[in-house]
Amino acid sequence: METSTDETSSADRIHGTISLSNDDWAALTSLKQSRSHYCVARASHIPAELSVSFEYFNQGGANAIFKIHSWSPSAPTNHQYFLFVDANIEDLLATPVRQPKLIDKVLRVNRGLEKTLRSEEVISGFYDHVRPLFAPKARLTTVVLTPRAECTLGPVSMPDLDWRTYLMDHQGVMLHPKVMEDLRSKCDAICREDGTQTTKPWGILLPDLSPQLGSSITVEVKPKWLSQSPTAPSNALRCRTCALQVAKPKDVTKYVCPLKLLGGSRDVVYPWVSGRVAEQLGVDVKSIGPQVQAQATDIASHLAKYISEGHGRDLLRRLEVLQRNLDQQGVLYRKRIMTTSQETRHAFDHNLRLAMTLRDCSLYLRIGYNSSGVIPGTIDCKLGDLDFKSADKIEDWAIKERELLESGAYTRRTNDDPGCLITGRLL
Ligand SMILES: O=P(O)(O)O[C@@H]1[C@@H](OP(=O)(O)O)[C@H](OP(=O)(O)O)[C@H](O)[C@H](OP(=O)(O)O)[C@H]1OP(=O)(O)O
Ligand SMILES: Nc1ncnc2c1ncn2[C@@H]1O[C@H](COP(=O)(O)OP(=O)(O)OP(=O)(O)O)[C@@H](O)[C@H]1O
Repeated sequence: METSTDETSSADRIHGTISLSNDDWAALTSLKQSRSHYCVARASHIPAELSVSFEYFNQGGANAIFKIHSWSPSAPTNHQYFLFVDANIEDLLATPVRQPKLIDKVLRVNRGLEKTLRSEEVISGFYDHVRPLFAPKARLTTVVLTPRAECTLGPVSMPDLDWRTYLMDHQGVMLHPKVMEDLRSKCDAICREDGTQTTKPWGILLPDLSPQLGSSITVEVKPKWLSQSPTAPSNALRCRTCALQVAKPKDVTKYVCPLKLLGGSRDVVYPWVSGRVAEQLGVDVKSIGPQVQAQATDIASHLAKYISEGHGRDLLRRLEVLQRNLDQQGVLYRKRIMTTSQETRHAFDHNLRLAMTLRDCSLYLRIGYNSSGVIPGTIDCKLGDLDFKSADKIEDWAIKERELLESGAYTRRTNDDPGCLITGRLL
């Protein structure tokens, strides 16, 4: 096949490849990876079967998510179609990506808000700093206190287990202005560019863990703080996440204490999981017929088992060990290490940012079902939203921890207790 893309082409055409301009190649090298994807508008002479369209799916505080659909002859004629190109930077070869490789992925695009990371920063942070933590025998350089309360660096080795397959692969994709125009027209939350941008925008292709109506559901778990804050008072009635929930309650009906998720038995985890399953099935479990009721119970019970006894538990435990080792003193200790070596100060900040990243990620659990209940062996489990936190947030974290301590959020009794595992043990 011989093709070229609108507005990106130079005169040269190579058999089976797409010709990109020198500008495009220069921009594609900015990701510092040997291969990247480029998404462009489909030129009329490119076979329609290679093209895809986007559908808005969801958004968070920083990003918007789009589903990718394959070309269909029956789609409305006003549908905009796009082409993904696989750009091999070393050989300067660009080839169209076939649809099947795309339709099980979502496109995540930064909304362009202040203090949030661009997609290319998320990708490099993920591959350079976050993913290596999940490799077998990963070695951390942690900040530890000597018996004389001095700070020093000490190595910690993780167990010989490889958890990298449980992380979402992050495939960088450079987005042509026409693609951005299409995405913005589908999601107002993406900011308009102010014309000062000198770089091309990037997005990230991630595995699509969204549920399929009638055949699978997806439960999202935010692990948050899986062990107590190092600066929590010794008489704390609750964990760091529950303390914040007392201070600033969010989504009371959906809240669960992270320590319960980590260490709770299937019965402890079940009520929370069951609530999420009912939400997903779009039913009030009490008012539905026995068949759907049995289906919902079966799904919730499988997921609760996976979280409390299966790989879900092991993955949460790995996260807990990482969070605890990467942040042994707590953010408030930072002002006390100002006189230590630059290496120690750097390690302290770097590890704290990693610990906070691992506290704010999301575990996606998707499970397949049919009319008889769960289809065995169909749980997909992936950790996502592993965006390496910026150093700009360190001061905010210190302010938050001080507020929790000063407001008594860890220690005061309240009628709106979020159900912390620690409170339960103390009663
Ligand atoms: O402060 P927290 O623990 O409430 O966590 C924030 C999250 O709140 P939630 O998980 O809903 O409680 C918050 O999530 P939402 O936007 O509320 O969904 C963000 O993830 C925020 O991180 P960032 O500012 O986007 O880097 C998170 O801020 P960081 O503390 O991780 O910087
Ligand atoms: N790979 C995925 N598969 C399925 N759904 C996804 C995927 N990534 C994101 N989503 C959905 O989109 C929502 C928002 O995505 P995401 O958490 O990446 O946004 P964010 O802006 O980083 O969120 P935050 O507010 O935590 O910063 C998620 O809660 C989830 O429902």
